[in-house]
Amino acid sequence: MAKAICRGIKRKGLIDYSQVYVSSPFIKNLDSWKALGANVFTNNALVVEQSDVIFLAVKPHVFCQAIEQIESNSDKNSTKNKLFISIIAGLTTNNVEKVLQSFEGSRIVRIMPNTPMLIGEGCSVYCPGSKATKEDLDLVETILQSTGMCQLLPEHMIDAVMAVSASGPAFVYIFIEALSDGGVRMGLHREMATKFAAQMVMGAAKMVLATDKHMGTLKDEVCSAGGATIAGVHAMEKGRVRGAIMDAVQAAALRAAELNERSKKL
Ligand SMILES: NC(=O)C1=CN([C@@H]2O[C@H](COP(=O)(O)OP(=O)(O)OC[C@H]3O[C@@H](n4cnc5c(N)ncnc54)[C@H](O)[C@@H]3O)[C@@H](O)[C@H]2O)C=CC1
Ligand SMILES: O=C(O)[C@@H]1CCC=N1
Repeated sequence: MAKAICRGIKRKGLIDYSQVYVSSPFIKNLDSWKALGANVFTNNALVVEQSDVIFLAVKPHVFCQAIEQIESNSDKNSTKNKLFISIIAGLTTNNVEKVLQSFEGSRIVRIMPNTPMLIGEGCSVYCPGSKATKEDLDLVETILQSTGMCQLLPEHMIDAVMAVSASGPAFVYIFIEALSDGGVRMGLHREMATKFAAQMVMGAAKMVLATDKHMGTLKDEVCSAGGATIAGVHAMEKGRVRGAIMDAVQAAALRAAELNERSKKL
């Protein structure tokens, strides 16, 4: 996800990779960053020392451990007055602030990005921590806008948005794969079936965004009386596809809240 954000920003020319500092204890994960021209380290403290804005882009269960490593490897002055942008699913700004309390003057902004940022088609939201300034929010908005659409939201909505826009790509890939499978089942070659399925999903999504029409109306416009599409819609409804998708969104959002609860106990 960190790379998708960075590449998205780079595409718009807001940064050069020489200004980017990345760390991971796993050297192999740094190879691709190095190839891009970023400065790479295995010690998180070195990145914090040399940066004004730090993206927290680790999995929720390693977050505390990563911060402890910074605390024990840096002096107080080098971690002062930094802006931390957390992309960690589930973790509230309050929880992140508690973990970062030894970093004097630190400000937090929580964002929820998604992987299509990589190609400039991102959909992200952000909310401020208790000490974030207007300048911090402006900076975050500039960064996120360079990678697609973005919106400031109250924090209590972030988990639900995450389930739709950040987990959502996985749900949609499954849908595209299933469409492609259906095409192959009916005799299309895989490559062609996938290309048509993906282009169609993009077009349908643009119709939803570009017209003021309700999805039900757009669907009705495709379904001829007694025709082919309504036969397919009937099969989908028998498969309880709507309920399954709603269940998926609910499960993802509830899991995010669970990750926050678990991180409090770490
Ligand atoms: N993948 C996605 O679509 C999205 C992910 N997120 C959030 O982004 C965060 C990262 O997820 P991904 O990028 O998918 O995972 P990832 O596994 O691709 O990246 C995590 C990175 O953390 C590094 N890492 C592991 N331990 C570390 C440590 N102690 N210190 C520094 N770096 C360490 C790993 O080398 C790896 O490169 C998660 O918190 C996730 O909730 C948020 C929105 C969307
Ligand atoms: O699966 C996850 O936990 C992260 C959050 C949203 C997308 N990936």
